[in-house]
Amino acid sequence: MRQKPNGAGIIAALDTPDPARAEGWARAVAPHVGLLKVGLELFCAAGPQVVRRVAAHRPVFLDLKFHDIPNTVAGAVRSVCGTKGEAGGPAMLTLHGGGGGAMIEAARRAAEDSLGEDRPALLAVTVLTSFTAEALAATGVSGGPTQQVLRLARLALAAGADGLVCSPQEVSRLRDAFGEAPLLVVPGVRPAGSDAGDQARIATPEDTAAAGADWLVVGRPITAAADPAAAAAAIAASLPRPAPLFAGPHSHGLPSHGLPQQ
Ligand SMILES: O=C(O)c1cc(=O)[nH]c(=O)n1[C@@H]1O[C@H](COP(=O)(O)O)[C@@H](O)[C@H]1O
Repeated sequence: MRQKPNGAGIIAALDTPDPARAEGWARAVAPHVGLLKVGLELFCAAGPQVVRRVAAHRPVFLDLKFHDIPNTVAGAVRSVCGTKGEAGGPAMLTLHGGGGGAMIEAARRAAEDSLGEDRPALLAVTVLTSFTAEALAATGVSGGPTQQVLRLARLALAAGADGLVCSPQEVSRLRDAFGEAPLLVVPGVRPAGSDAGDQARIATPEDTAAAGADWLVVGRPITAAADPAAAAAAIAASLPRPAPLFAGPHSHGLPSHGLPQQ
């Protein structure tokens, strides 16, 4: 059991094109989760101002999975950091590890130049949780998801990423290889008996937390429930040691970016 000493917390993924619906979910689940995730569906429909609306309830994980040439990604990171001016910018954002070391280094420099210690944490997405070994091999990557996750993790952390997005099935291997410091943010979480949907590499909240995840990203098991607040509360209650929800600086040895403290 690799459970983090201060526990694991939940990030609720607000996947809807409707900002009013997203805000309703945000208000309902805020007492039970550490962060709220704004992803491509909500951001593309509602624009950057939705980040501020959601951040009124909990710090935001902005998941746009940047993957482009270093100059373009650096510009996108500067644009995201610009939205933080009046408070309410994201606490964490995602880049694709497959974008390579130069892209991640450029993103890190852009974030530091824009906001210094108040920059968001940068998370490198490794192998998407929807990938099976066969689907990954079809893209030309042999050796299976775990090997590719470890390879991208090494590259991303060396280039300045603060953490990784991986599936529950790689968490303990990443902890063995890289220790306690990298922030591990983990989607593909499914309470026992719930529908996997398009997720391939999954585990229960209990097992994901016990493996050493910092944050469990949970979307449909909360948002498709008849009572999203009750669903979020039940998942939080199932964790071996829930993280405190206090939103404070300097967690995980990272700069002061408003991450809820673990
Ligand atoms: O970066 C992510 O958050 C992410 C990476 C990944 O590999 N898999 C993955 O599912 N996600 C996100 O995590 C959320 C999972 O949602 P559910 O499958 O509904 O719980 C979605 O918003 C995805 O965009």
